[in-house]
Amino acid sequence: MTLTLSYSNPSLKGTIQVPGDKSISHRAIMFGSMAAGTTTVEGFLLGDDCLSTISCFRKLGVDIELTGKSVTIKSAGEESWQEPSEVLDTGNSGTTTRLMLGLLAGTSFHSVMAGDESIAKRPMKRIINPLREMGADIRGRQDGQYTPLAIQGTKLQAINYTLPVASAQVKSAILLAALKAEGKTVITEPVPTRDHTEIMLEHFGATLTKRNDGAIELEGGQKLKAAHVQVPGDISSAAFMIGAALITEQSEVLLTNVGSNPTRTGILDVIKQMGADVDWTERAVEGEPSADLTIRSSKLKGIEIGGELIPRLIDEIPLIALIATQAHGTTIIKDAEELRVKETDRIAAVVAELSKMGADITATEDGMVINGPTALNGADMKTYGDHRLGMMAAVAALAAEGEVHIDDPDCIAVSFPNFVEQMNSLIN
Ligand SMILES: O=C(O)C1=C[C@@H](OP(=O)(O)O)[C@@H](O)[C@H](O)C1
Ligand SMILES: C=C(OP(=O)(O)O)C(=O)O
Repeated sequence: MTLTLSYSNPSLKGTIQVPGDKSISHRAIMFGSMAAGTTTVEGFLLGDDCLSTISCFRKLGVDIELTGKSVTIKSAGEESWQEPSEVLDTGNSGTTTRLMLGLLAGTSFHSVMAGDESIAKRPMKRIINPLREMGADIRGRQDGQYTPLAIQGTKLQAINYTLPVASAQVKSAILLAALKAEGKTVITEPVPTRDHTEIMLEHFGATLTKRNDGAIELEGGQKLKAAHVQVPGDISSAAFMIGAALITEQSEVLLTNVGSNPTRTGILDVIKQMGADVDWTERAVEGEPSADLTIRSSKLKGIEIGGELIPRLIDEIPLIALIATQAHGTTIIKDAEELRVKETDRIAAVVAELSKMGADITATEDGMVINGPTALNGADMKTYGDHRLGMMAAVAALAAEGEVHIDDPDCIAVSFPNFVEQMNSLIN
């Protein structure tokens, strides 16, 4: 069903608690399923991707109860997982598919994983290559590049591995496999990526070492202990509210309890550099840090974004491209070729869709170049089934003259159920 949005000089005011962090919510289910005992999770993201993770672990026989945003996971430990009689359906979720490969590779049973059309196009060799080096037996189309994937669990050995791409999903899959492998695994990243897996490993009682050269060492054979996980709001979801406040007139929005792990806060560095009016107050919490953020309408300027910053804001680039259309000067986004293998080719899709609205935006091999400010007009926007494209189009509608039609708004529920309702609730 198409969603039509049309606004006339909207102004956003109020307070929002954005939904729980997607990366941390996935990991809480995985770790709680691995650990013996009862794990409790608060602030869980009820997005479609995280619900896919729950459904996969239920098929492995784990007892998972969901009450509102609270989850209780009762597990007798990984050894109690059962061979699933059905295909494990990972839906639209790259994180579920890739991290579960690391977990399933070291079991004693056979399993099959498959997701939706988008997952079927996303590269899996980056995970399967290191897992095969550890001894994993995984088959799939094109030698394991694409789902469906069949995994025959087996004993694994530790590896010493340098990641060819900056990817927290690859790092995490290896770390999860390494927990069960024989020996000490050493992982080196080309550029630091989100470290939620490392934080949660320690939270569930495992020991790992971060060496001075940045490499991570993990000794195999460690058992996890059940724990309580408090999930902060997702900064990747908050980004769309941040963008909405920035590009509208006379707006002031308070976003409470937003995850502020420094491996994820690249969006804040970017908007500050663009000239955004933003206040940030850290809250005292254990485990993953969080903060309250006040964001006001701002006159923005174009900047250059690349290098080590990219993994710290990779999922925020569609939104950054949109705000750059309203900034004075040129914004250059580079070193972001990973965008081509997300839920859709996010370089091609962002450029095609914002161009329809009148933006001055050009694709490059590894990013895009945007000249601003440009007036945006209404248009028929395609999401390509990609939640971040859907939210980008909805925020763009705030700045557009005329009606914006979004072809598949339901995909937004992958990471931010009720996003449009929440955004509209801020409009006076
Ligand atoms: O580990 C994670 O939870 C994620 C890592 C990132 O992917 P890559 O590891 O492919 O960069 C990110 O884009 C994705 O939304 C979530
Ligand atoms: C890329 C994303 O997620 P995943 O890789 O888990 O599908 C995303 O949420 O933008």
